[in-house]
Amino acid sequence: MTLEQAKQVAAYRAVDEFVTNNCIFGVGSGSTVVYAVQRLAERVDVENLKVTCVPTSFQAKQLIHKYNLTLGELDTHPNIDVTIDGADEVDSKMNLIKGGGGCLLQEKIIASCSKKLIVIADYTKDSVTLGDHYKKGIPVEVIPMAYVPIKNKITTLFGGDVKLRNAIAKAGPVVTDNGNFILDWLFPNNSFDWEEVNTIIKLIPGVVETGLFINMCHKAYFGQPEGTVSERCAL
Ligand SMILES: O=C(CO)[C@H](O)[C@H](O)COP(=O)(O)O
Repeated sequence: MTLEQAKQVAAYRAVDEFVTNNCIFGVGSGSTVVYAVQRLAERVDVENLKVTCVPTSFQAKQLIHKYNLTLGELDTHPNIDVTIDGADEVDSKMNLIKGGGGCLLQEKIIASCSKKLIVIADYTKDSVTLGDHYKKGIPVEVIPMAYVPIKNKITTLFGGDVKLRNAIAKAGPVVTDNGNFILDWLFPNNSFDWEEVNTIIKLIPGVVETGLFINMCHKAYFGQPEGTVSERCAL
């Protein structure tokens, strides 16, 4: 089974277990979420479900349009029943690193408005401690004019290295859906209290959001190499 198939089985399982008729559904971002939207579209079609989809990014909005799903927004649907989203890493306490795809701000806003945040991922995202597998660091979305002082403050406070994320098909930095930059903090060890770290980084002026999702995730599904799906629930 390929990694893509592992993502798909996790996504299908989550959509089958959590999407119900008349629900308000938060659509996450990334490559695994594509499978969740495909499954949702199948179910809407076959079961004639009524589901309103609130996107977490421009990518998610495009997926909603592509599959002819009903688009909602926080102005009209501020209370979301369930959001299904990917993650870059999930630890044993259900702390998440998100933002590998640069959509962490809207993802966290939508998750904070959701009764349940469900994560879908392949087996490589399943870790005991953050940083065990994901080596690209913790994304931090920042106001562009402040990226250098924020970079310096994070390394002074916690050590490690901070890199401005560069775009691939464009010269210069990644610019988020919100017009901001992304810093990736390569933390020096994995013995941090992540809740405390999240609070301290968020208080630096110019920081918009971090990719640390603490006490937000209700359940995670991991597609396994042999085609099964393992689950982890929040305590
Ligand atoms: O947080 C995210 C984007 O900001 C994604 O959910 C995360 O990067 C996982 O992506 P993928 O499903 O492609 O592995």
